[in-house]
Parts: sequence; C-alpha cells; structure tokens
Amino acid sequence: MTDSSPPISEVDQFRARRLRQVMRVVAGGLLLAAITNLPAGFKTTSILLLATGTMLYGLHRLKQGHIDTAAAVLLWTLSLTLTVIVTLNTGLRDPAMMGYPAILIFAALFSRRRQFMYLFGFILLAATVQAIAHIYEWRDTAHSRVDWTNVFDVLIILSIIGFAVRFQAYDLRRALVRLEHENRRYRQSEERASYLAQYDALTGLPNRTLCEDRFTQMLKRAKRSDTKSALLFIDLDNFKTINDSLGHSAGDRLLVNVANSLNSCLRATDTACRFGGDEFIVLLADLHSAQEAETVANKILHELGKPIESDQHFFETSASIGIAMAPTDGTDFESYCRHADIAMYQAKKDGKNLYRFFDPTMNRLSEERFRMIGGLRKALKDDEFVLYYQPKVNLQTGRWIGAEALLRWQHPSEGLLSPARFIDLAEETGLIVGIGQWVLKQACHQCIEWHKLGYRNLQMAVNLSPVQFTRGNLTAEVRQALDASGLAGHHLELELTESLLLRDAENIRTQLNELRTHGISFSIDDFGTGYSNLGYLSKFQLEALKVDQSFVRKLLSSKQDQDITLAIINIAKSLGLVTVAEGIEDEETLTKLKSMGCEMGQGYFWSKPLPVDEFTDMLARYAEDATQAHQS
Ligand SMILES: Nc1nc2c(ncn2[C@@H]2O[C@H](COP(=O)(O)O[C@H]3[C@@H](O)[C@H](n4cnc5c(=O)[nH]c(N)nc54)O[C@@H]3COP(=O)(O)O)[C@@H](O)[C@H]2O)c(=O)[nH]1
Repeated sequence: MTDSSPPISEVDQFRARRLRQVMRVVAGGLLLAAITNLPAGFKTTSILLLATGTMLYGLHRLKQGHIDTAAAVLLWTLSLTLTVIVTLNTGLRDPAMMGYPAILIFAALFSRRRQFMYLFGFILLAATVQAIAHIYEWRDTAHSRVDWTNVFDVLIILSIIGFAVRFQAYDLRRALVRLEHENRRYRQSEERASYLAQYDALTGLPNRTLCEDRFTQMLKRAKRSDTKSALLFIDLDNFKTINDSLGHSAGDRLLVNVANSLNSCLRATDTACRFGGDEFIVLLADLHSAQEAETVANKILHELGKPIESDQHFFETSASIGIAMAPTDGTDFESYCRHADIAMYQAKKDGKNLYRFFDPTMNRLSEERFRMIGGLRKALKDDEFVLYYQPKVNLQTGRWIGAEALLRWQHPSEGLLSPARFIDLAEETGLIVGIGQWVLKQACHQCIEWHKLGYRNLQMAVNLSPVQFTRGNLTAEVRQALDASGLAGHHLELELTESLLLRDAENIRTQLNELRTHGISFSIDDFGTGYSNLGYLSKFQLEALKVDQSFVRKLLSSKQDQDITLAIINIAKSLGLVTVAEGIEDEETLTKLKSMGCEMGQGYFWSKPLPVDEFTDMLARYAEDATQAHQS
C-alpha cells in the first residue's frame, strides 16, 4: 500500500472531503448495526464494533493528511467485515452480499487504480468462495440452492458495476484534474495581472498607478509629521541612442540597471518607480530641507553615471533630474509630476546630467512647448510649411544632379523657422508623420515640375524621420506621392538616419525592400555621428553615404576629421556606395574632397537652401553657364 504525502492538490482535497463524509457515515452505520445486532449474538456485534474502531482510526489518518491510507482502511475494513458477516450468516444468499457493489463504488471513487484492482479481485474471490461453499455444501444450504449459473451472474454483475463506476470515476477525476489545472492557470494570470497593475514587468519597480498611491500616502504622512517630501522626475539622457544602436535587450538591461542603481541610493522609506519608457520617479519622504533632496539627486547622478557592462561592451549613460518639493510645488500627484517634468526639461536644456528644482517661472518653458505643438498642428492644416531646395553636385563634373528638399515653417508671427526648432517636437508628438507626408507630396510634385522645364534627370532627395517608419504607413504614402505627381521612383532618393537601421531591422528592411521595387534609392544621412555600425551597411541595400558636415567643416584644420572622412569614403567604396560630402563651403575643401575620392557634394559653396522660385532661377542660370562653357 502506497501512502500519499499530505494532500496538496485541489483534487486530493476534494477526495479527502468526500472520503471523510463517507467514513463518518460508514462508522455511524457500523455502530448502529452493532447495536441492532446485539440481540442476534455477541460475535457479529464484536465484528461490527471492531470495524467501527478501525474506521475511526482511518478518520484519524485522514485528518493527518494520509488520504490513500484512509481510503484503504475504509475499503478493506468494509470488505473484510462484510466477508466475515456473509460467511457467518447465509453465504451467497445473504442480504449483506449487496454491500460488495457499494464497496466497489467507494473503491472506484476513493482508491488508486492498483488498490481498486486488488479489492476488485478480493471481492470476486470472496464471492466465488461463498459460491463454492454453497455448491459443494461445505455449509448448510437447505434453504438456498446455488448453481454455477448463479455464481457467474453474481460475478458478472459485480464486474459490470465495478468497471462502469471505475471508468466514470476515472473520467470525473481527469475532468477535475483539468479543471484544477485551468483554475491554477487562471489564478496565476490573475495574480500576474494584479501584479502588473501595480508594478513594472521589466524592472519590478512600482508603476505609475502605485507611485501615485504611495505619493498620496507620503503627502498625508508628511502633513501629520510636518516634514517635507520630494518628487524627483528622472529621464535618461541617451537612452534612445543606446536602445537604437545596441538593441532593445541592451536597452532593457540598462533600464534594469537604472532601477537597481536608484534603489541603492534610497532609504527604506523612499520609493523608486518606473513612470514609463526611460522615465523614473523617486519619492523622498521625511525630509527637513530641500538640501536633503539635492544630496540624493547628486547621489543618483553619480550612480547612474557609472559605466555599465553589457555583452563585454561598456556603455555610459547619464540622467537629467527635475525636483518638485512638497508641500509647495503642487496640489496633487499630477501637478507635482508636471512641475518636476518641467524642471527636468530645464536640466536637459542646461546641458543634461544635472538636476534642477522646479521654479514657477519654468512654467513658461512648458507653455511654450504646448504652444509649439498647437502651432505645428495648425501649420499643417493651414499650409504654413514650405520647402527649400539645395543642389547636389557631382564633384568631378561639377554638374547639378539633384536637389535636397529641406523643410521650413513660415510661422505667422515668428517668421521662417528652421527644422532644428520643431523637428524633435514633431517627432515626439508623431506630427512628423503628417508633415513628412506633405513633404513627400510637395517634393515629388516639384521635381516633376522641373522635369517639365527641361531638367529631365534631376533627382529629388527627401529626409525621412524614423517615426515615419514606425508610426505611419510609409510605403503607401511614398507610392501615393509618386502616383499623384507622376514622378518615376528612380528620381526619388530617401535620406535615412543611421539610428533607423539599428532599430527593428527586419521591419525596416521589409519597408525598404518594398520601396525599392519602385526604383527608389536610399542614402544614410549624417554618417559618422551616431553609433556607425558597419554591419547594417551590408545588411541593407543602400546607394550613398552622406559624410556629416561636422567632419567636412574641419577637414582642412583637423587631421582626425580628415582621417574619419577618408575612412568613410573608403568604407563606401568597398561597399559599392557613393559618398556625398555635406556642408562644403569653400574651394579648398572641395579640392581636398575630390582628391580623397569623394564623388558628390552639397553646401553653401554652390548654394544655400533656396525657396522654389530662386532655386528654379538658379537652375536656369546654371544651365546657361553650362551651355556657354560647353560652347567655348
Ligand atoms: N524628417 C525630416 N527632417 C528634415 C526635413 N528637412 C530638414 N530636416 C532635418 O533638419 C536638419 C536641418 O536642416 P536644415 O536646417 O535645412 O540644414 C540643412 C542645410 O541648410 C545645412 N547645410 C547645407 N549646406 C551647408 C553648409 O555648407 N554649411 C552649413 N553650415 N550648413 C549647411 O545642412 C542641413 C542639410 O541637411 P542634411 O543633408 O539632411 O543633413 C537636417 O539635417 C534634416 O535632418 C524634412 O523634410 N523631414
């Protein structure tokens, strides 16, 4: 007999509960039978009392958690008692024989398979022995004749009952096990859901919801104890670059690291929370002065500034922190967060890797941001954007082979704004998708206009933001722009950022391949300024690398920038790509670049970006000059 360890599963708990009820009823029944059998004789009563005692022992074992032992006690006690009573009474014809099917039902419900088979065998054997005792007249059979047909009938009935119940019980048990499994899974997902409702899955830090709750509690405690508290809004300075260039897993590791570093700077009464993305909030309780918050902010900046190792690479990060002090800098969680966020923006503006306390005058900065966002929406609706064009030149022949479309905002009150003033905000808010769509349409349309004027091979280059790949439906938008203007795809070049190709490479590659089927070409803008990863250059089919103007500008004065430029030209050559130098402003730089093997260029040397009419005039003048030069 194998004994189970104390019940664990729900199915076993259910079995134990039912077994206890059955054993109690059986024990009561046996006791009652012992009393009623007293007049019939002492022997039967003693047997029934002994069985009652054994049943109580079984109940005791069950209480200790030994379900299988208790089941065995129940079943064997009943089987043996019944067999003895049947033998003492009239044998096979005794009414007590009816107890065997009941025992088989109990066995099917409460015992394991092997136990059931033993018991079933024992009952068949007991019935057979009783039958033989009748047939061979080992006992007085005057009133009950039995032949082999009766014996087989009894055995068949017992077998049918036994197995039918066993199968039913087996199915029931399986259904219960499945149900229990489902229940467990449901409970686990419920627990996970309630965990995720309060904690961040990646870092394990309290999330925004729990943060708000803790903040509210902290304010109440501070009010009672007349102390100060602080809400620190922390934003990593270069998370996007690390995430884009080293991949999302490195980004995730960085966030976990930040979470650990924050916790290491805090006391038990303080809380570090993840607000979302690379934003964290720290709640400092029981402060006596703003200086204490300053000390913690310094500690955090120091801790986060330590280099982090990932896949045998070290990378460094830093953070900007905005601090809102309670009870002065807000009224509720929302306003404290907003004010700490504004202070954090100020820290970024002042050079990053800094902390700044909220100051009501900073509100103006945030209002300015809101005004800009509203202005950008209106600009798109009211057609306030314009495109300027800058020529792209073949350095060897001097021919103008194309134009780069550069966005400007004709602001109603502030005049012409450069993209540096609004592109970041447009990307942050996703407005760049609509703006980019407008740029594509406009640039394609303008290119075809110039083709119509006779500049048939002119190519148009358009800058794309990574956001257009992730938030918009870029391939459809480009197709629309080409279809609407009638421009052939091979006249369109899309300028991509380095960081784009380091993102979700597969998704980007699919979109680029789709665009390539229309004949569109691609170049990498500002090459050399990001995490220039040569791996992606061969992974994506590209046509050109644009050397960033920061290298070109110092080409003649800095040996290092000259070396970098030469390296980029050589990399491009070895990969079969064209090199375009940006920001050429003088003849010396042009000559140097030509001697280094750079094929194309752009810059003030030829022209600043111009509005469409001026660019068209320039094209005409350039064409005239070119014809005259050809004739002479
Ligand atoms: N997603 C989009 N981004 C765009 C779009 N239009 C522009 N931009 C991005 O803004 C960045 C700044 O553009 P801009 O102020 O127009 O500056 C360009 C040129 O004016 C400037 N340039 C060119 N030659 C010279 C030079 O000789 N000297 C000098 N000091 N500056 C020069 O360089 C910028 C060239 O841009 P790019 O070739 O793209 O690097 C710009 O970098 C774009 O990323 C847009 O429609 N969508």
